[in-house]
Amino acid sequence: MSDALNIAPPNTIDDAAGPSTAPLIELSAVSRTYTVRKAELRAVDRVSLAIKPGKVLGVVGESGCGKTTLSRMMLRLETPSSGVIRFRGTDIWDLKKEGLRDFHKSVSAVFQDPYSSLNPRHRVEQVVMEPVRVNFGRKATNAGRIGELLHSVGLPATAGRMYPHEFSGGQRQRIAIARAISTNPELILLDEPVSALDVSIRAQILNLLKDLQAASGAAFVFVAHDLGAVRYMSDEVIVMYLGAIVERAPSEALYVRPRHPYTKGLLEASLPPDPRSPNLNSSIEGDLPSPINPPSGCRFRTRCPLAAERCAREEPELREIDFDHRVACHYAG
Ligand SMILES: Nc1ncnc2c1ncn2[C@@H]1O[C@H](COP(=O)(O)OP(=O)(O)OP(=O)(O)O)[C@@H](O)[C@H]1O
Repeated sequence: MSDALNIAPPNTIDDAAGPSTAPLIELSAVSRTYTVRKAELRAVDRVSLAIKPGKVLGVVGESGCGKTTLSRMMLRLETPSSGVIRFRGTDIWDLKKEGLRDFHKSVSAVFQDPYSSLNPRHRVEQVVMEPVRVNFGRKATNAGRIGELLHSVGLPATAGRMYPHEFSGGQRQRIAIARAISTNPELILLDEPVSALDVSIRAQILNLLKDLQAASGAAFVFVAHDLGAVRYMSDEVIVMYLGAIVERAPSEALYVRPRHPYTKGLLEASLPPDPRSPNLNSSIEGDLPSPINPPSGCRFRTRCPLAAERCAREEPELREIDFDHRVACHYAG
């Protein structure tokens, strides 16, 4: 059972952690649609979740299931088509001036590709200090702080005078992480932070992230294809399929006893753990349906071994099947 990360739907009774710990970020029925060739594509579909301070939420699912759109909305880079995202209780789209500045220094991100996410014309010291400069002004960017940040991600102080292209992929991701922690954020969104890296250095970066998370007490949203990495990092995990959460549970419960047929398929496909073959599809029949024209009823039914007539008619709700363990399937369990 997770003791403090509560991703119960909003307006429900709090979990065993008690009501004292308010969520840091809370999403209530958040959707995002795009218009593609005059058709509506629902990239994220009525997602509700809440993350408490200091907790790590893992997000898994096949390519195209809405993970990136979800994290971009939490970063305020993308507007929800409907639903509300609250950060410390305030709708992030109601934030103005001071509140917005506070949001930008409290929420940061690390993206997949450290090659394109770092400005090649800036020295590393400018790159890592950019959020500090933007939020606190140039005077706050002192050499001591730069050295401290570089040290905390395992880079020498001399790295500050160099340019991003002078570093390997793993080192560049360390630079991106230093930038992400530079304002001491309370929430860091990590979107596939190790998938572009050589397998040999992924573990080092994961260990670094784990240590930084424990030391800083920041909450993380950890988005990844790699189920092993998500298990290692997360307190709680959500599994997404065609834009919606189909299962969410404390990490151990999800991995030891997955309940949704899709989660089971993902886990089977990832065993034995082999980071060189992260193809999540192999044990799940068929292709991902188009999000423009998703199946009626249960969105997973066209690929599901348990599918029955009811599944085409009725959309399963995300219901609690074990304590803190929710699944959107008529027949799970
Ligand atoms: N700006 C956009 N315009 C149109 N469709 C979009 C846009 N952004 C995302 N989509 C679509 O929304 C769906 C969800 O995409 P998203 O990138 O969030 O998924 P993902 O799970 O992060 O995938 P990946 O693991 O490949 O990054 C996909 O079908 C994608 O094509």
